[in-house]
Amino acid sequence: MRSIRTISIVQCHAEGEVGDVIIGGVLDAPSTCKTMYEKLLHFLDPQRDAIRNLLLNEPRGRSSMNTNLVLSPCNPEAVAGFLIMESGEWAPMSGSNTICTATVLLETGMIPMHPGINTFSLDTAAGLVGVTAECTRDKCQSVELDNVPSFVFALDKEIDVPGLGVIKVDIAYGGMIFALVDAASCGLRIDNLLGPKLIDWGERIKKAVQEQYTPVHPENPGIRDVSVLEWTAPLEGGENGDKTAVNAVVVSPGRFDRSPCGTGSSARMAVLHARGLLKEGEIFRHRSIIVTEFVCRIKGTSRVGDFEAVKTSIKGRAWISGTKQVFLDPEDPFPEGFRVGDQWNMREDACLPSSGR
Ligand SMILES: O=C(O)[C@H]1NCC[C@@H]1O
Repeated sequence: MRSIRTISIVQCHAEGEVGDVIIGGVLDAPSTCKTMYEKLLHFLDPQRDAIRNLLLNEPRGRSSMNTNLVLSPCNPEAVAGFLIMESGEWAPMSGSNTICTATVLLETGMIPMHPGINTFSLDTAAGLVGVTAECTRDKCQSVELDNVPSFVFALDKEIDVPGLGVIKVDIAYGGMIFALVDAASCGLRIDNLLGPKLIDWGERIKKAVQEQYTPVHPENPGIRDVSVLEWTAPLEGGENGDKTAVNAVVVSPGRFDRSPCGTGSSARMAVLHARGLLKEGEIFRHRSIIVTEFVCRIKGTSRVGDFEAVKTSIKGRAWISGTKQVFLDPEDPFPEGFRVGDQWNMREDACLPSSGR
């Protein structure tokens, strides 16, 4: 066996969405990086971005997975930092990946875990994220994260989508920038049977939004452009007065998030709050295409630049599913892997954020 790279990984999923965690084999960014966003830019360099391709492309990866890179934090309040590799980008923040990373850090002993409530903060490229983990002696039962402030860029924005006509979308930030579209407004419903159409239309709408509207985060202009599309369904009343909704998030290059999507849940709560449909403190149960659930809440309000923002929490569960060591034979003809049209939407490049993040 020969290898010019050895990367140690703990495999994990949060409510169905894979969020593997690298625990060894990748050097931290240089200390000249003063924020996690600067570390993200360091890894975006084409030479270092090869690692994202190596891990997420076939034959080592697949279209529906993410990998997290644990690094030292830049903010001294955090116990660890991490960066999120998705197939389409280095995401500034991700709910399912935070839940996976927190669970792996606790269950592997990288962060001490004691029975009961464990609280700490993690540093991300989008900012500091608070974690409240409920643990037994040997298992992290759930992770509630306090997400970065979320806000609405635009409600009911009319987007002309070639072949589909004018479609109304909401644009909101929840750690990533989303275009949210009511599935019924396009004559669709959130249903696995409609998977190919939801993916195809979702990517086409996302591309049209990218061409017609450029949202820019007021505090970090590097975070710009819609990179994720969220099909929404109306709110329903649940037991105990809780509010529930199903969603299907289309992640580039064109596949469903298997979890209810944490950043998408925060973006949806920002929209619901702006429309007067969700109040501070109300429980919002957000369900995925595979009917897993995040329990979400608006915990307060704040401001981001000129935008009114909501502080949201997302609670979900993650399970470690294995460990692996990834190798790269020096003669492997695919050091950055490959993508094939049966599993990957090959129009992917059209749907990446223009910043190339
Ligand atoms: O939970 C989330 O925020 C996400 N899951 C995969 C894609 C998004 O980053």
